Amino acid sequence: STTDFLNTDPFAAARAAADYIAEETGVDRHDTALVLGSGWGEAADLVGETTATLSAEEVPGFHAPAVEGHVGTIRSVLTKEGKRALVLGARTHYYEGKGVRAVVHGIRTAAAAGCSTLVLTNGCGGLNEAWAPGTPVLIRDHINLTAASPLEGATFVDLTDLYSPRIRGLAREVDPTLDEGVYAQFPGPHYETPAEVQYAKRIGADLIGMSTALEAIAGRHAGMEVFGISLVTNLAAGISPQPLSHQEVIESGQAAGPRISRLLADIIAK
Ligand SMILES: Nc1nc2[nH]c(I)nc2c(=O)[nH]1
Repeated sequence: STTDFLNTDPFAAARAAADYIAEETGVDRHDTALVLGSGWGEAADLVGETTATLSAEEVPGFHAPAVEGHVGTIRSVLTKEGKRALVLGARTHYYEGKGVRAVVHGIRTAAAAGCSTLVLTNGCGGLNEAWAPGTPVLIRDHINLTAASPLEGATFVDLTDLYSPRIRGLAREVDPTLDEGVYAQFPGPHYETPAEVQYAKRIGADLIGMSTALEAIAGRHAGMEVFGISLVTNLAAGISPQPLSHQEVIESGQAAGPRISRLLADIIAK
């Protein structure tokens, strides 16, 4: 099974997946890995021309996506500048209970495929009322509240400047109005109680979600330069006095689509 395959040696599994991707896409080296979270689905088309699309479950070690409606694909995209982006549209979330190796298999695969840059995007809850749903926020740092690590054994990895100050600077050149924030990853799949949101606020979080931190750690361990950007799709529980309508959340995310996809494409083109 996929889990057994990963349980042999996750790095050998990543090598096998990267070899499969090179074979099937005809691209033997990719430069930039792009992980698309909720709300970021259209970004790939603006990043460049898709030259190959694989379904996730055909690639060794990948699972079909658990989130209904999310088509699990892995795409090779050629940018105008001739960069090769590997677009991972098949995230395995920690809350699926498939283990941390499954959560970061795509990250390790991208590194094995040659990527030197990892771009992580996500949809999240906002703790700052100034950030209306649909606001993109650069990730400055993270707080890993999963009590887990994607790394095993004596792999002591430094996480200083984990979210590349260089790429954050490029992002601000593209859009100087971009704010930055600290992203806290909760295990999920339930959302936070208002009390947990206040706890997250007190410990310094500005954004809360259920992804990204574990992937960023694996990206640093694999030697990639990591960049993260969140799309605030809702105000976290208890932050706004009146409960948000799910419809508003969906609409704001969709309305933000074109702008944030353009932003991401311009950052990757740098
Ligand atoms: N933990 C957590 N994850 C999220 N994902 C999205 I979209 N919104 C939220 C949120 O409010 N909390």
